[in-house]
Amino acid sequence: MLKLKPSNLNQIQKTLNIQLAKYAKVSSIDEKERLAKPRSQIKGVELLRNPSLYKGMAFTIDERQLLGIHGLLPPAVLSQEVQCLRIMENFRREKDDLDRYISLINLQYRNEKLFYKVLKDNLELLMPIVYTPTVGLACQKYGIAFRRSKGLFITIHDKGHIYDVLCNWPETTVKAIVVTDGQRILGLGDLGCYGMGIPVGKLSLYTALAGIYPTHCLPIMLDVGTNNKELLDDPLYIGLRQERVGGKVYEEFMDEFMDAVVARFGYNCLIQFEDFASHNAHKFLEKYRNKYCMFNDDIQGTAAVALAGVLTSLRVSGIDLQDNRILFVGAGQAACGIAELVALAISRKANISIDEACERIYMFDVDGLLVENRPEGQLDGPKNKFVKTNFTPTRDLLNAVEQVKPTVLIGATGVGGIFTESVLKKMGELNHRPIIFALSNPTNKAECTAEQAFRNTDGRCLFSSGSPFNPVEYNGKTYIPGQGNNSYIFPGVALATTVFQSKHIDEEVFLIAAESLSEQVSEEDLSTGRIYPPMKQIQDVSVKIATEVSKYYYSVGMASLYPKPECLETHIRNQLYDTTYQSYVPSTWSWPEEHLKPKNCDQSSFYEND
Ligand SMILES: O=C([O-])CC(=O)C(=O)O
Ligand SMILES: [Mg+2]
Repeated sequence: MLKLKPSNLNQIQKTLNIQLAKYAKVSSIDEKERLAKPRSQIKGVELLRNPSLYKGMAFTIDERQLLGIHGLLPPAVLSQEVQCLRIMENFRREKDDLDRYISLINLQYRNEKLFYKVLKDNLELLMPIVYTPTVGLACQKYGIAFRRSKGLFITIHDKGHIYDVLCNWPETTVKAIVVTDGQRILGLGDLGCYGMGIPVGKLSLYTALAGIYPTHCLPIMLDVGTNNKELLDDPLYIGLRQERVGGKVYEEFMDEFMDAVVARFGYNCLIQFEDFASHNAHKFLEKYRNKYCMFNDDIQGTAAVALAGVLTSLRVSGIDLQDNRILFVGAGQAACGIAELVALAISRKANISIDEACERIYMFDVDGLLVENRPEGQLDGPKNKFVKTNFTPTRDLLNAVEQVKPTVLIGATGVGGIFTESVLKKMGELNHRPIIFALSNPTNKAECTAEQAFRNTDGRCLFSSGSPFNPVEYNGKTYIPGQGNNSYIFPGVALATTVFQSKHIDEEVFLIAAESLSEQVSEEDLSTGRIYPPMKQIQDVSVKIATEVSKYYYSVGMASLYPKPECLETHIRNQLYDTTYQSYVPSTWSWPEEHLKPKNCDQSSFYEND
């Protein structure tokens, strides 16, 4: 067994600190010091329980001895590559997607670097498990899937003390929060505290797709109760057993939460709102967007990914953006968010007013086509910009399609199958290259499947969906459906915002992100029917989006990182989380003995002379 020379201990401890600081690979000196000290003191069993430091059987024998874990692991030392093989082998043996989700989440709790390496190396296979659609199933079954707490749970009963709860989070540097109150989880409705799977899943993508450090990310569930009766009766339910608190108390709670985040983590801490009910999502976005560093992913992230899909599809259909008629089915947060961003893009491109741009956009909601003279209350909120005259009121989607003659049909309803065969065929009759997006999640809430879209339009449509669909074979050709999911957008926006410390995120950011995403679709991608870059390129896509967004941040004075790095893209790439294990053994460990002693000096005589 190797023995530590006491005389070298200080030197080793110092070197270890430096090594760990490098391993943390963060930019500011304070940050390095902060991370290095406590982490270098973590040893023994505590180290084995720390997911951001744990390496499992990849700890070398030197590390095991130095860190007091020798004997606590089987004797063999495995490489990270072999560990990845084992994880994937086990993954394939799991019997269903929920079990696959649980096994990956367990790995995340145990060994973060290995989790992110496996995820990054197998994105196409694993994204649908840790994220949409399986994360939806996991949220529904969260009581069963729950193993260990991850993130913070703040309840309405913590009102008045939210700052104190935030102080219980062990990391002081938090750069990004994803928060939900669980009221509209994907298209699945109110899942209360079970909705925690969403912030956890979104933040996993912050790291896997945009290289943001896991320790800088904090998932938060704001538990204000649930109106889901089934959950209230579920013995495994993990949240408060009470009805949702709304009104003034809820709003005060939200205001306190926003201020407490700033007080605890600073103005630069990004807060991503996720899966709030539509009315609250809009309300909080309007209320907080100019005051805090925040955005709403369901409104703005989804808008940017859909706009990117439209811009790319128009390269194929050949119709200028302003010459399209765009019909939205659904008038909730996603539909209104997309419609508003598309209107902004039209007004910029065609040099017309936003009102004129809105004339090209139509909406069909639960009460039918948005036309004047609908009963009071049916035209309230952001959708009222899109109300039309000169159309016959109808609650029949086919009839609405016949009247509007859309070139683009976008579904964000949460109503699976609403794009019926006749609706899809009509789109095929009206257009040479119909653009059809079925954005609702998870898969069974999609307005139509990829197969239905391609078959009913003779393979001519440009299709995308929020949840992934497999390639479709039709008439001897393979069509690759695009996944118009906000995961193409939010990681890159978050990366730029956290690296360059913007205090706000405005609408322009999402326009830039959409354009950048669309530009990254190659002609070769288009020839296979793709309107988004392949999933396996998504990390690079995020970095490119972040680069474009950061140029904007500097151009309008929103960035706080000065001096401005010479090359923004290089600076971003230098910040990214590295999933390979780093050695915990200081490099002095392998120094030849003679390098540790003064040259030509007999130590015994040295002491005698002293
Ligand atoms: O989570 C997703 O896949 C997309 C999204 O934000 C939603 O559907 O709410
Ligand atoms: Mg969402």
